[in-house]
Amino acid sequence: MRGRVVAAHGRQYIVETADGQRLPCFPRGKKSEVACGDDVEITQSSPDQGVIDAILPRRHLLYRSNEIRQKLIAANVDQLVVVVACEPAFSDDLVTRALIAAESQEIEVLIVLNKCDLAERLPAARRQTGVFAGLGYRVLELCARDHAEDLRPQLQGRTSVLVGQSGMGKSTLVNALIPEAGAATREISQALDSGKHTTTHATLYHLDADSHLIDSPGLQEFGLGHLERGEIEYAFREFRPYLGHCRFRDCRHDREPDCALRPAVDAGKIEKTRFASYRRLVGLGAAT
Ligand SMILES: Nc1nc2c(ncn2[C@@H]2O[C@H](COP(=O)(O)OP(=O)(O)OP(=O)(O)O)[C@@H](O)[C@H]2O)c(=O)[nH]1
Ligand SMILES: [Zn+2]
Repeated sequence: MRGRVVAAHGRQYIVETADGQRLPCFPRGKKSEVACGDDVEITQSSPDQGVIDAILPRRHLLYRSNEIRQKLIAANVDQLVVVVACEPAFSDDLVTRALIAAESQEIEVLIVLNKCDLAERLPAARRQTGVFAGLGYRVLELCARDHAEDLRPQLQGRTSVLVGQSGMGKSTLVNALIPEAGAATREISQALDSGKHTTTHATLYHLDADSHLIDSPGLQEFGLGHLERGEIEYAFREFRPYLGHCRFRDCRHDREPDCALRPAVDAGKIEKTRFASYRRLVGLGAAT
């Protein structure tokens, strides 16, 4: 039987089959590499349990990693929606990391600036999102509390994954767009027998027949240990015109002579905050 993973919680999954039936499933074997959004082949082992035999080929896989392990965020997504807000302050570095992960998988990006009703906080937040808008990323300003619907057209016809630091208003958005989300989450918690009501699992919701939204757990870190330096460089889209023009082919853009990138940073063509993120990601210290 084939199905799609609509909830992932540790090594437990809920698989939805073509007829809409939902079945708690475990992966075969010890190492679980299944992600929310995966299309899978399953065998029903009992009336209320199944086994995931295989993962069907993925279009995209969004993941993060630290030194120790990888965390799959979602599979088969077309779009990453990064939720930030006017308050509390958000981390540019975390946004950049999410964008790098998306770029490396050629997943489209939408940045949502939430809580735009907080007028006095808006200019500062806009300065932050302006850097990303200047790089060509789409930025949608909204107020999730009163106008969450503004996001819906952007989700049409795609599978999107929603990420954001805690407190940015991700739950407010999801609950407004999918009124049954709360009930669905409780049902999933029960089915997975996790007992407690946590947001640690990723959940896929259907907006309509071909629009889906994956809500993933809050992000406090976004490690990119799985990417090579070359991939990271390339994922900084504003670096691309300069890559390949340094004197040394393996230039790290640190203090090498005749680096093509450093002058662009000094001339303000590359934002200092972005270059600082690059340095952190590739393990160089603070810029000198
Ligand atoms: N002023 C204002 N507050 C909002 C808006 N959207 C959400 N909030 C508030 O921001 C706070 C955080 O919202 P949540 O939706 O719980 O945030 P979250 O990103 O899901 O946070 P976690 O549950 O910690 O992951 C709540 O107090 C919301 O009421 C908005 O558009 N404007
Ligand atoms: Zn260089």
